[in-house]
Amino acid sequence: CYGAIYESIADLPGTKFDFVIIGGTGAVVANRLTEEDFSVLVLKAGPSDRDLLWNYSDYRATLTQQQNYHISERSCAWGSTSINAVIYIRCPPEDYNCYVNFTGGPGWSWENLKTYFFKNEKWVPPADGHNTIGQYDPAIHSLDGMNAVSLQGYPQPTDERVLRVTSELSDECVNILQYNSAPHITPQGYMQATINDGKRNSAVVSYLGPNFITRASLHVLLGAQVTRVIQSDKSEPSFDIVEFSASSEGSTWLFNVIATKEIILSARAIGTLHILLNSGIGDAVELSEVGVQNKWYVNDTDTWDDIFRNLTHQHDLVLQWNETKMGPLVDTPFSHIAWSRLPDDSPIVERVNDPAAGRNTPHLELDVQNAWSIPVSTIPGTGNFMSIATCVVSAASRGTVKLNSSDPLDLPLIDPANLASEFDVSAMMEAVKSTRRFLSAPAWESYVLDAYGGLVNATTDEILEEYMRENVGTAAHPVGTASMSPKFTDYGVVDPDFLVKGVSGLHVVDASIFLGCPNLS
Ligand SMILES: Cc1cc2nc3c(=O)[nH]c(=O)nc-3n(C[C@H](O)[C@H](O)[C@H](O)COP(=O)(O)OP(=O)(O)OC[C@H]3O[C@@H](n4cnc5c(N)ncnc54)[C@H](O)[C@@H]3O)c2cc1C
Repeated sequence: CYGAIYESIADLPGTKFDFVIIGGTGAVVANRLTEEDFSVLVLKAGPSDRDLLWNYSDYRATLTQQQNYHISERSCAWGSTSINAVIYIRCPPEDYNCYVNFTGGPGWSWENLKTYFFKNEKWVPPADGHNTIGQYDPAIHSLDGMNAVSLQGYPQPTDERVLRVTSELSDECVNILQYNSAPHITPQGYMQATINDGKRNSAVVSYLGPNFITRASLHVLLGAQVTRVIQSDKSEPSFDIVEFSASSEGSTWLFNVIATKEIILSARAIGTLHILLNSGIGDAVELSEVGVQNKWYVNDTDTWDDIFRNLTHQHDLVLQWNETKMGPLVDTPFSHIAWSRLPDDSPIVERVNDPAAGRNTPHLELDVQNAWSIPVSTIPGTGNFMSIATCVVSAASRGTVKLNSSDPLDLPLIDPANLASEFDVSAMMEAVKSTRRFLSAPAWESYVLDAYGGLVNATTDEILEEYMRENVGTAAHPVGTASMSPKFTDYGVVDPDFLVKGVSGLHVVDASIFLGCPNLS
């Protein structure tokens, strides 16, 4: 019995709740509040995630307008833990410590947050039960939190080669056990993922699981897309009504519910800002990680490409997964992850402000996949591939999110401003070059064949930049649209305790609140 999850507005047991939470990842807060017996309604735009491999019908804001910067207009997915690649990464301590220094909120320090990492995390064995000694450090993980974290449950043929590179190119690659510990620089290790027993552990699955959803005070309405928050008394800056659209009797209608204590926004960097703007609150910038998927042909048929191409094979694997929770679908094709920084003496670091929070915070991330890249773009009809996603994780470019029209159901206009800054261009160039050095190690001899597409001809910096602009994407991690700032200041959107400034009754608890350090403007 999954208790109070409603698919129809008609089943909702009333219109007044102590707290109304907007967005599925507010599940964490919903769980904690109903421990205290407050009544809580979670409005979730998508359907239930339970027992799904990928919840692709979860709400996605897909309208992306990339202005200037010589990058063509394209669209992409922007959320959520129900559709993401389940990779589990803590930020480097310097990022959190920067939040303390900037906002004056002591709760954000790495030392303080460690308690919450442990409270959140429940380390579980991988799906195939293989021996994980030497693949992670148990001392920095917790066994009794809420959200499952695990290692790969279906090893990839590239694993052994990736590890060999760490000894063959020891100056460039270090294999460390303490991936997800502090500090956080130049480590590389086995991918850790939010997977339990071969299944995705989204925030909803962990925090609104069968043990919690039966709480009498907890209610979840699926298919409810929030449009605005409203003041019942226009003379007070206090928000207490949530307007949302939902289907009833074959048509879509707007409905209202009332939060007698608080409204909590958890609709992510795009959704949260969209709702705030539709409600007449603020304007803000967005900052985002930026990525390029680089692909190579490989001399091996044991890659995921056939899974992507062959529907019959896909069907068989889904059957295997449904029946046994084993096989390749217990994982994504990502196997290893690595971080690095541009050298201190690189011309760009000397010329511009370093956008990273400190010298132990990476600029670059490399993700190894035994396949054509995911999220899957159109895969060629033949060939087997290995991909390395190169990401600038300390991006200097700042984009925008704006209302497209006065219709709150219209998707917003998003301009991620990928590669708009000189720093991001140099950093991405270094990232792509580092993949070439990585693949020049003897471990890849006779395995990696040619590069795919424009990467083959990118022999000069000029052509490489063209290739990057043709292939760059957002890497799907937008943050900072409702960023934190110190209490009692007139800039920023929320204070370090998540309260929206200048109004009452409204908190934001999602990735919107993060900020770029040390470029804090
Ligand atoms: C394809 C992809 C792969 C990714 N891979 C990874 C990864 O491997 N590891 C990682 O750490 N991160 C990954 N990310 C990023 C990660 O998923 C996000 O950073 C994270 O989910 C943000 O959390 P959040 O709480 O801000 O919002 P979300 O997790 O996006 O939750 C927001 C919720 O609000 C709902 N919502 C939005 N608008 C409305 C509305 N108007 N009304 C009602 N509900 C609404 C959404 O349906 C969603 O349930 C990936 C993202 C994508 C798109």
